[in-house]
Amino acid sequence: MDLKSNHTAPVLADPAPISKSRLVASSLFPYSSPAPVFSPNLLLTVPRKKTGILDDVRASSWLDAMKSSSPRQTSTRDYNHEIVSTDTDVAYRTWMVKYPSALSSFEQITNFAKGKRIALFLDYDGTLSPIVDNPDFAFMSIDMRAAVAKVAKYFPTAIISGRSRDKVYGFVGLTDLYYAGSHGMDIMGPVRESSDDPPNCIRSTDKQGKGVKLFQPASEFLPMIDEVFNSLVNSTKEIKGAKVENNKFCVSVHYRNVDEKVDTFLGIRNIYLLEVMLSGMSIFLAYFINFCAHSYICFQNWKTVAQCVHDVIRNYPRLRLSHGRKVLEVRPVINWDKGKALTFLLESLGLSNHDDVLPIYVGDDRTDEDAFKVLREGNLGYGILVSSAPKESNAFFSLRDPQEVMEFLKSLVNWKKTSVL
Ligand SMILES: O=P(O)(O)OC[C@H]1O[C@H](O[C@H]2O[C@H](CO)[C@@H](O)[C@H](O)[C@H]2O)[C@H](O)[C@@H](O)[C@@H]1O
Repeated sequence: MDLKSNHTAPVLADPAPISKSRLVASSLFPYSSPAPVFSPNLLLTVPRKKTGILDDVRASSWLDAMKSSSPRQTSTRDYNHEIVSTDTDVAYRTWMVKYPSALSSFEQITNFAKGKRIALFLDYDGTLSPIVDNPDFAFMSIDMRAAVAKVAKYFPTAIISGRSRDKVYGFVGLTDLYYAGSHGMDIMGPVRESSDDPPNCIRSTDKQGKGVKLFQPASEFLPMIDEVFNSLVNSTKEIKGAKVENNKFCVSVHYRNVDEKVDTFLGIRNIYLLEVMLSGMSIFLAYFINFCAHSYICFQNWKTVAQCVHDVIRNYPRLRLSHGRKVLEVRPVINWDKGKALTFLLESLGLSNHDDVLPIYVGDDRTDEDAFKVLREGNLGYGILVSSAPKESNAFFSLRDPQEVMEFLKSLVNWKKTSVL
């Protein structure tokens, strides 16, 4: 099959159209609307025209999106881990009126959860592990792993990550959980004999020999993703700090460690110029060397990263681009995201269409918004945004950082233990 062609291919359709009219804050209570039903028989075709790819890297929206893709710190911690108040803390507190802390609203959440079965969905990077410069070192703490293990004993729990499923499993390393990698395009979920399997779903066994369902709606894109990964590795190899990560059904191009832009006439190159001049070379030669250094370093910034990605994916109309935290994500254009993965997992767990189920999704990134939206618009459950900076979200509540996520998970366990007693 020619994966670069525009030929249409069957993929799963949107589980159910969601009525916008339900999007009112008061609809949170009570959760009376039925959950969207996942229908395995729905098929649609991949759009011929790609969406989401910016036509011109020079367009300011491209760089603006890159700049805004990682929240700035609103407060700093001193060496005693005390919060040092800043002006932006005021902005954060104002923002929290709209997105109250899930910790201070814990009683409200658990009051609503009484008599209901909670299902937990957790993002990985920035939610369970702190954001770090090197994506290969984004380990979760021992305490966090213990908290996740405990919470999974009391509530069905799934991790939904942009990483490949194997990689996120490698980080979390817990067996009692369900895992969805590649932004939900690679799901290993439980088997329910009573439900029909959608196309692209195969039955398999997990590492413990337990029967599982493997759902990979973008499986036909594997060769294309590998090809694009290799091209991106090649085209970005000269860019200092750029890193390309293969997440199986999508590719991440990281620019966290790339200079945003280079100040061309100040700083290190002028010192270099001075050294050259002092060493007795002609002024002409010194300027020439400075010009070369400047030209080279100038091409080592975010815009260059954007240009490389653009130049590669322009040849693949069936791929699109999305933005994460200092990362450009290249993914298939199929109608599938973390929100669809959440719906799929609820269905697989036998938890959709039940008034006594309360799904809670905790995540920090733009791709998590798809899941927040499913919960909010379907009037199904709570989205909790992890952010230390104010930003618009479809979540209902907020938590500042992974530390607070851990406190929230522990509180859920304590609440469950005491409510059982
Ligand atoms: O859905 P997630 O589990 O949140 O994964 C989203 C991306 O997370 C990772 O990148 C982010 O975290 C890195 C480690 O802290 C950080 O260096 C990077 O700047 C962040 O964007 C992961 O490496 C990506 O592949 C995921 O798509």
